[in-house]
Amino acid sequence: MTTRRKLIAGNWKMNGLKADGLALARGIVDKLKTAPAPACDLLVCPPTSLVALVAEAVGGSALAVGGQDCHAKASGAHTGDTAAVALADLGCAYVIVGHSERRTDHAETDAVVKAKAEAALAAGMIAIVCIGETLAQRDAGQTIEINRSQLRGSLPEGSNATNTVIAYEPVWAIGTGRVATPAQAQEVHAAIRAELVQKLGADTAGRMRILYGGSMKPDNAKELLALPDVDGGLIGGAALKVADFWAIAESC
Ligand SMILES: O=C[C@H](O)COP(=O)(O)O
Repeated sequence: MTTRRKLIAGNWKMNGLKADGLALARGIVDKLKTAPAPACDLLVCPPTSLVALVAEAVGGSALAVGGQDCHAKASGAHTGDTAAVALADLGCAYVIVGHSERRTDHAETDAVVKAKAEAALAAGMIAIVCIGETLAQRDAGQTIEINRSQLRGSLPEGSNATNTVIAYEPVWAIGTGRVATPAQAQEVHAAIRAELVQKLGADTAGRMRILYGGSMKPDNAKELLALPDVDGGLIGGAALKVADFWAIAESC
């Protein structure tokens, strides 16, 4: 029997101004105060511009805050970047690293993602390490090998079930409305867990959370979250509406 507590994480991406971020954060906190608690951990990852504001708004509640990226170095001449320790200082408990949009837009390699994840761990945060295949790779029959290889290359040294979460996000499902079928999701999640067994041992692998991301919505969340190796969701579009985010959390 699994002891993994599910995590529902909202990735707001580059969306929202102060009023939007506050309304969203306060809306979720209000739900936590007034509705039965969902059977999962809850996290929101606002854009860096809103992290301080949102962290203050959720303070003292069960809603955790995370960053969407961090630099691998703790400080220095890196204009425009954000140190992991600075996110932690603002109240972040998590940081996403290696999202496919970062891998594509900023040419982030597995080695870069690994270094960022290590910076997150050094700052005392939980790293959410993202991996996932493109449609071309899936069509070429490379799905499992691509995910194994990204995982091997991106997993931080010192990784354990407490400080690391894996997010499987098939690139073709992100923001497209085309969600992985339960069979597709379970196949890859099981392969990821098998790779974690090789790398970290069965006990750690059995306790490490593996999230699914890619067009998870209230109407498909229950089926995906019921899969044996799916331990939560990394939600994009649906995390921008309190009702949708909450409905997904209630599906746990
Ligand atoms: O980080 C979140 C994922 O990229 C999923 O985004 P989406 O739910 O809009 O498809």
